[in-house]
Amino acid sequence: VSRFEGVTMAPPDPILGVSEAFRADTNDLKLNLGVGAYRTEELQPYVLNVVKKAEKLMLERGENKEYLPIEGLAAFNKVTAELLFGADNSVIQEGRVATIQGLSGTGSLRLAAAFIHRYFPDAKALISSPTWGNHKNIFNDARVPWSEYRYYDPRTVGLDFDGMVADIKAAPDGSFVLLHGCAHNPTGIDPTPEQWEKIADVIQEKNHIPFFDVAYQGFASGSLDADAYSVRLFVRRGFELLVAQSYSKNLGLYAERIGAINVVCSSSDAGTRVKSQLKRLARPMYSNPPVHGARIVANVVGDPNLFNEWKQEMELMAGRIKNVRQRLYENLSEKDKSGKDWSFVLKQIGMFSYTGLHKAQSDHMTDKWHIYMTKDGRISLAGLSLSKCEYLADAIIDSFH
Ligand SMILES: Cc1ncc(COP(=O)(O)O)c(CN[C@@](C)(CC(=O)O)C(=O)O)c1O
Repeated sequence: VSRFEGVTMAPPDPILGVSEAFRADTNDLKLNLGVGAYRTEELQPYVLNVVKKAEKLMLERGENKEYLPIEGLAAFNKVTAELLFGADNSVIQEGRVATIQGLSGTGSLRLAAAFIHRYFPDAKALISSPTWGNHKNIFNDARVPWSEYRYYDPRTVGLDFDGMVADIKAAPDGSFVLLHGCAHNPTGIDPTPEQWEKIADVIQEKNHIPFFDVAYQGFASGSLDADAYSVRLFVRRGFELLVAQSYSKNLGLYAERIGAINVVCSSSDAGTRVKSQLKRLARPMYSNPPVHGARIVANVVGDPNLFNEWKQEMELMAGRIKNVRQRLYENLSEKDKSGKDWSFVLKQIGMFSYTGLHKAQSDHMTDKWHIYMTKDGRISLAGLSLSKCEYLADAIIDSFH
């Protein structure tokens, strides 16, 4: 008898499964607003010019394919921490950051979760409600128990700040609070600077450990520094904390799987010990990370001209999404006679709009309009063109009837 007979079919992934369904659709009106992947106005994937230039340089240099160290490419680890904290930050100057190149944001989150499970076996993770769906999978598979803190308020289509603070306060001391550094996924709603201060207060009061997920630095507002505001605030306030990074969106390196986990420690000695234990966890997990994406990041950030061009391209991508938000808002406001307030489309930041549409409505959008989105009502504006906004607006309004 087959030994694998008992293996059941896994359900499709709530986000990546939408792309599978989209690919299977043959209708040429189809629109993929599921996975958060940037598309141009022509709805094509976008390889940044600086990436092409960096790869050309790398090819000419004829680099080898030797294993990287477990912790990854040293040049990448240096620039990724400097991008996040600012090169002049005291945590960098004092060598208090343990940085490990990870398999993009997901792999970095997973390595951190393994570290939490091993060194804080009684600690819980606190994740926002809603959050990026894969956060639950990562903590479940790393055997880190989690609970949710209130985040989205459907009544105001805004942040349930009081609920968030209350739930963080009610959690057991020393919990790991998972925070989206910028461009919250899926809601696109970020705390204000004043709210970040109060969130820091309650985390400090409870001896919680901040754990930032920074998957959109520079991509949300177009500014690397502005999008690092929350992380740098907590560092300035003296927290020890973790930060997972991803270059999937801001440098378009989705399939290169390049990111990092950074652990800010109270001393460089602690940082050295933390780094050694992260390496010990990484070795049996994937041994050492892929070199190509790390070299691209190191080359782009390491060359002043390429770095400046990258910043311009990020502003271009963020700007296109802002234009799409504006056009979609206008189309919805003009066409919808129900008096519904669509201003949340403009207020939300990043690549997503959390529309509040129910599962039945998103199913209708797919079945009748061939528009693919996640069942929680999230649409990726990065997959939308100006010319398709009217079509989407018609479909959204139609889904209410
Ligand atoms: C908040 C957040 N963290 C981490 C990641 C991980 O991305 P990476 O592993 O490629 O670095 C994503 C990507 N979320 C996407 C854009 C894609 C996905 O679901 O994997 C999304 O559609 O939500 C994310 O939105």
